Amino acid sequence: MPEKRVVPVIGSLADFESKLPGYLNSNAPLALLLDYDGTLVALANNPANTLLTANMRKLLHQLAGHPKVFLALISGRGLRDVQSCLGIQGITYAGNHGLEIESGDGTRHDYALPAELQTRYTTIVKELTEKLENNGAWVEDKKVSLTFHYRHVPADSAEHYRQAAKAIIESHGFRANQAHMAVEAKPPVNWNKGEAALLILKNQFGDDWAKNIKVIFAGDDNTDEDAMRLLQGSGISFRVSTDPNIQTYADFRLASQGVVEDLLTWISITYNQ
Ligand SMILES: O=P(O)(O)OC[C@H]1O[C@H](O[C@H]2O[C@H](CO)[C@@H](O)[C@H](O)[C@H]2O)[C@H](O)[C@@H](O)[C@@H]1O
Repeated sequence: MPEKRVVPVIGSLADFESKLPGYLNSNAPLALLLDYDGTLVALANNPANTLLTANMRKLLHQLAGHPKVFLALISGRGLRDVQSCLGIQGITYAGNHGLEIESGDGTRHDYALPAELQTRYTTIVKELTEKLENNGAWVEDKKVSLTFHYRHVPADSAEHYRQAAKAIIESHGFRANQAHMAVEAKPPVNWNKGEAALLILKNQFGDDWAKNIKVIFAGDDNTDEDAMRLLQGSGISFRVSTDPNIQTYADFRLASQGVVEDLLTWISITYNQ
């Protein structure tokens, strides 16, 4: 079983080639799997306010159109939400932590939640809304998973809201995942961003994908660790974090969200030379 540990940090464009010499070359197909919030965009005060910089947008469009690069976004947001945030056609998107996947040709894979879990989910939304949606806290209902946001409650109440939300979610048997100023409720099923990543790779490149392609994954959050864990040994993962002591399943830490732009630049330079 792989274990989380502190990993080497990458802080600049030059670091990629010096720490991963020869990992990428323009002949080998690349699957580039990316998280959205905190990875492609800096965290914002509200999910509606994230901003993809012009250069990031340009790089992503370039890479999405490259014949040797396969691009997929794997997000905790709802599928339609993350598709509209990025707005690139013809690539694969996974929303709700991989519970809903749509490939570039429109093929869908939806994890079928048993009716009983769907009922419990509805109860959690209702209870969180009635008891805790106040003082700036709010529930983002994504239909199969939710995010309880407490970023805007007074600082001295944040811990209370966090604990209370976690207790409600767990009392209904759902998983409460700590996110950035938020608690995410995920159904207790064996499906996550890691399983979604493996399915996407298998569908695109076949069972032997690990022998035939290079894989890069980048993410900044706890739910991204599921992909980092399952991709260990078959690809290279990057955990975005300013915390030098963070323990991760990734191969490298990216020193800040800004370094993701360097990652995409490194890939773009390699595949366009
Ligand atoms: O998997 P991701 O693409 O990283 O999505 C994770 C969650 O991101 C969003 O919430 C977070 O970002 C917001 C905008 O920056 C921020 O305001 C919030 O505090 C963060 O927790 C999104 O709203 C969630 O639904 C996603 O699960």
